[in-house]
Amino acid sequence: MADRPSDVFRPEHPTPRELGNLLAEFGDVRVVTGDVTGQLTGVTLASGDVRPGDLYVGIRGAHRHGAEFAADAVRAGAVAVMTDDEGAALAAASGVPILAVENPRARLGAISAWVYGTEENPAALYGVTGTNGKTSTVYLLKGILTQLGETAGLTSTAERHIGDRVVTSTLTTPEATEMHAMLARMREVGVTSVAVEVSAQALSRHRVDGLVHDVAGFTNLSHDHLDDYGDMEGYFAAKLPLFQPDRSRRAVVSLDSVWGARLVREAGVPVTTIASLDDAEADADWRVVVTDETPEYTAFTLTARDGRMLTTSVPLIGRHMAANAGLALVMLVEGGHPFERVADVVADGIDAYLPGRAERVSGDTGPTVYVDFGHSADAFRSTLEAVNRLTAGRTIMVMGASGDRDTTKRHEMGRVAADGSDVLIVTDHHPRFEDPQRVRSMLLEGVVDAEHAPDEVLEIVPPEAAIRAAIERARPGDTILWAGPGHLAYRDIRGEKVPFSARDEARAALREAGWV
Ligand SMILES: CC(=O)N[C@H]1[C@@H](OP(=O)(O)OP(=O)(O)OC[C@H]2O[C@@H](n3ccc(=O)[nH]c3=O)[C@H](O)[C@@H]2O)O[C@H](CO)[C@@H](O)[C@@H]1O[C@H](C)C(=O)N[C@@H](C)C(=O)N[C@H](CCC(=O)O)C(=O)O
Ligand SMILES: Nc1ncnc2c1ncn2[C@@H]1O[C@H](COP(=O)(O)OP(=O)(O)OP(=O)(O)O)[C@@H](O)[C@H]1O
Repeated sequence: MADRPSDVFRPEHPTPRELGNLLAEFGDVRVVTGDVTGQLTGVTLASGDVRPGDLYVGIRGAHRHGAEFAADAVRAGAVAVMTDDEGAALAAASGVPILAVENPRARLGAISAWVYGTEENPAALYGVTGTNGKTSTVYLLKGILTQLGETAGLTSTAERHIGDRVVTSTLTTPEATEMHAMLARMREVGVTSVAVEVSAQALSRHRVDGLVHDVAGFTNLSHDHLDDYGDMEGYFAAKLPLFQPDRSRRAVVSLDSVWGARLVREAGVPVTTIASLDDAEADADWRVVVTDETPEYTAFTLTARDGRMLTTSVPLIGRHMAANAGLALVMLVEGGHPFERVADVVADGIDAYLPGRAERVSGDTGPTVYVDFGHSADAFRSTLEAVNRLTAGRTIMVMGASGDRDTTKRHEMGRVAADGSDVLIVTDHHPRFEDPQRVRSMLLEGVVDAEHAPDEVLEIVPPEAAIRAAIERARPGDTILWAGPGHLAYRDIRGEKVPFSARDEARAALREAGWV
């Protein structure tokens, strides 16, 4: 698979902006060279994404300086380049006006909002952050918004949606240039509300600058991304800015992880709380209580402190998915949707399809097989709890971990996987540039430290063989949980995105075993 940027949404009828007005609007932007007279119709920081009329912004990245690609950008139609002093020298020969600003990335949100005019008539924005459950919650938000009769947009790790149009995502949260272009396109087609997945990296890297969410939601915080943030304090500090007045108006915070209570204390906007775990529930404004669990759905009640109550279900397994749905529902109520109306439209269940989140890929006969995106100990724990409650036979887990990502979480992932499964198959996921044997060894060290020893622990590569070994061992009544690959259509092997779909692979293996 080519490593090219996925499609991005752009407005089809942008209102041109005078380049000269950009200088009037942003006093810290200086002209380095050129006659600042043209008109802008877009802005991007990726040379491969340039459209005629764009401002190309060259930023220093981890590997290259974007200004190195200024000539490519101009060939593709960029009418001006904005960069820093280092970039101005690199872009000097590009032949278009060159503007400089001290930290272009930090100005991208405001400049993109100005270019695309996204502050005018904005859609309602519902931003969701946390370690696990962001993608699920934005899909559930979009589902409920659609049931409420709205034209909803969505941006997530998996996909970006404008109504029925869908593109595949590369980043969880797009760069600010792409984000504002997408919002402008959404406005053109009449989108009224947008569910936005906000990663910690997006907050740290200015990707959601220029957005003020009507409601911000927090799912939970647990060990992940410590390669980026050092420790949990640093990780929490990266999430906190979403809950300040320049980024949101109000918030709904889940108390299911201990960091929720801390967030309530440190948020700078009014907060409503929700909980789905017994020990967290006492202090919450809203409670989620699971009333029925099947392999097809989880039914639950959502009850407010003042007695308002609704009953609904999600077409997904687990208390954690009911928690995500509860969060989505309360965010919509906080966003101004009358509770009675929300309760009414979801009375027969929430209508949403979540690609690769505990997605059932098996048919009516044979073992049940779920493909999941869980890649942290907490995600494993939540999904395994659900699977074990629903499984009469054995729980067979297939799992791996990402190479070149937070190595410190692997031990706990291995431990939790062993504690929750009867058969555990450790395989490869995205090795990236790391030795996959080393990744598996670190997971297996955790397996050894588990309180519960699975009947069988196997190390099987490649993943195509691992899922077949799981299916070979499974009988009707057993459940196979393949955690990690989720919706993805590739594996990252030494920088190359090799086509691979766990969902297709699992279906093929079930067919070969005669189960479908
Ligand atoms: C570590 C990190 O965040 N890297 C991001 C960064 O890449 P980089 O710094 O290596 O960029 P670079 O290759 O040095 O290039 C510098 C600049 O030149 C531009 N360029 C480069 C080459 C070229 O031919 N033309 C061109 O214009 C690039 O667009 C960039 O603006 O800028 C790129 C362009 O926007 C991003 O794609 C890339 O995200 C990578 C893929 C990434 O993995 N990011 C992760 C850490 C991330 O952000 N993850 C979170 C979610 C995590 C989660 O929830 O689990 C996310 O929000 O996705
Ligand atoms: N509320 C939750 N609590 C714990 N685990 C959860 C919760 N919601 C989802 N999960 C688990 O986390 C996995 C990832 O879910 P989801 O994609 O919704 O989270 P995310 O926050 O978007 O993750 P990422 O940042 O990696 O995109 C799921 O497949 C499931 O295993």
